[in-house]
Amino acid sequence: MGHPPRKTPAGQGPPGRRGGHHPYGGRGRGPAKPANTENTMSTVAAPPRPIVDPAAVPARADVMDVRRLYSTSAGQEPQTFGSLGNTLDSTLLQALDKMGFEYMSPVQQKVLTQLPSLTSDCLVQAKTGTGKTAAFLLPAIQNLLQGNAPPRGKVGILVICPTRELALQIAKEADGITACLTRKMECHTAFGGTARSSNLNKFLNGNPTILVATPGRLNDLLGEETVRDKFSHIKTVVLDEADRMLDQGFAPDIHKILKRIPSKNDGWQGMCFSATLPEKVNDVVKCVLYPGYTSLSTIDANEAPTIDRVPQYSIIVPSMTQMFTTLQALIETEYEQNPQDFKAIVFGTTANGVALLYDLYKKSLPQFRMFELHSRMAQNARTRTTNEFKDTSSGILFASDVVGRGMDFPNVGLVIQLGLPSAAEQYIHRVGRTARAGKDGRAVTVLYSNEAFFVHTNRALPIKPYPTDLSSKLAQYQPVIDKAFTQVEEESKAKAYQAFLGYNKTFAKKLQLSLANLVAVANEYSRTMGCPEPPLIERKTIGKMGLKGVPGLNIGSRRQ
Ligand SMILES: Nc1ncnc2c1ncn2[C@@H]1O[C@H](COP(=O)(O)OP(=O)(O)OP(=O)(O)O)[C@@H](O)[C@H]1O
Repeated sequence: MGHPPRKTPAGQGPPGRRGGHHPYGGRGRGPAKPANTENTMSTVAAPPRPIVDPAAVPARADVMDVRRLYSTSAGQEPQTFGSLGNTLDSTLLQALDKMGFEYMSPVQQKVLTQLPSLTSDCLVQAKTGTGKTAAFLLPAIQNLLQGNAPPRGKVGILVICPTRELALQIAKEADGITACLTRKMECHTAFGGTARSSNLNKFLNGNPTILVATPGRLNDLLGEETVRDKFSHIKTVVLDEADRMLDQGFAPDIHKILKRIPSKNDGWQGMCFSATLPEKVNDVVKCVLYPGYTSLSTIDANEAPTIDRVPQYSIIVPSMTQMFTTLQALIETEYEQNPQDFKAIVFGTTANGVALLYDLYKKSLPQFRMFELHSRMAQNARTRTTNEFKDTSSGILFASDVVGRGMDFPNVGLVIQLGLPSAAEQYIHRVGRTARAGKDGRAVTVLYSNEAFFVHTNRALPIKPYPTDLSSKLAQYQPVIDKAFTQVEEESKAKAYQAFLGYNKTFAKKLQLSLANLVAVANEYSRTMGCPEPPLIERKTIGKMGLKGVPGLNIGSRRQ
């Protein structure tokens, strides 16, 4: 860690080549169409680039260096995008060069050189932060450029992903990749939390060729015939974070979406990408992939699914009363070890729990720039914070899983998880917010003793005990935490308490806690927050949580 400020990517890209005569200005076969300068998304600015021989430039920690993703000892050699002159349009190569993408990452190389054709159905697994976004965008866009473009205003590529933040990020990368086409290719987004009517109008009145959407809003918009009509010439459907898109939470929406767009028999390409593809995904991918689809993976069967360069540690806290002081001590310790450009993400288990952590630590760690990001925030605040944390060189983001998958915050050197990850996949994706695109990073998970089973039951994860003993520091931080809690609103504590109960109730069996003991632990948590008695919970909420009749709860209304 301790990266100096981001510098310009080193090296020169592939030699520029001339574009041709397809609708978007590349060299495909479609008829040329008038230039359209309208584009709803911002384009990625091209950084100034030094004219130097890339081979002469040693790998620097501050430069996105995907060459570090290759195991040269295993005979894997990085290739430049420039070597793909026969596969990718010159305008795409030009744009990649501007983006600072010189060498293909392993997953990009696999997809672009090993797929039977760029339009083949595929299931692709590669570690977090290794460039999967470009790996699915490039073949899909290239296909449109080589004579398969839909008519103007019709969607050719549909990317479905789990969160709004990720949708914006993917759209931005699509804009970067298409930036050098002589005729702009519009990329639109559709996600909840924004006004439906303006989203709909923008989509209907624009000429979207690419749409990046979250399932709920997309399904909602597809209820309109005029929207469905836009999909009549769909060429590619991508499920990013495919295992998440096909899990119980999202699958119903995905199935409805698939019923509302042209049938798979119409011949569109299906692409499923993720860093985690548990076995059970194979049963469900057939809704977007034909049998005989190509499976590609850059992860060896016996290899840990996380980035090798990330040392992973756990701290098991014997009592709930020590959780907050331990986190304080951990952040201070990590900062002392890597003070330069200290940029970290702390994941909590629930949105209200994360809000509490933010409220607390902004008081107890005033020396850091603090950020919060979770689903209880308004969409514009979420988007603003996402952009600010992408841009900042240092600071601490307290986050829930809205940014657990896919999000690319440059130069995060440390990921902390506080509390039980809901599954190994969730753990892996959160750890993947660090050490992206060849950078270094560290990951520490802080668990309460009943949560320690997570480490023992996930032996494939290389988690070791944290090397520094923090227990001697806790007494010193207790008064700091106690004082900070006096400045945190009671409502924030009450919401965090209720969320804690709700989340841990789901895992009560695994935690080996009876419901009475679960409430006792939650009450200990509330005492640690300085609550004189457990926060009130409404009777009907207790019923909904399945905690009716459990001793230790304080029943009543918090509303005055
Ligand atoms: N060939 C490349 N050269 C340089 N940088 C790259 C290259 N490909 C991708 N990147 C950069 O690497 C970072 C990670 O890429 P991306 O977000 O696509 O990873 P991912 O594999 O989709 O991660 P996750 O599994 O977390 O979704 C981004 O900042 C991206 O711009």
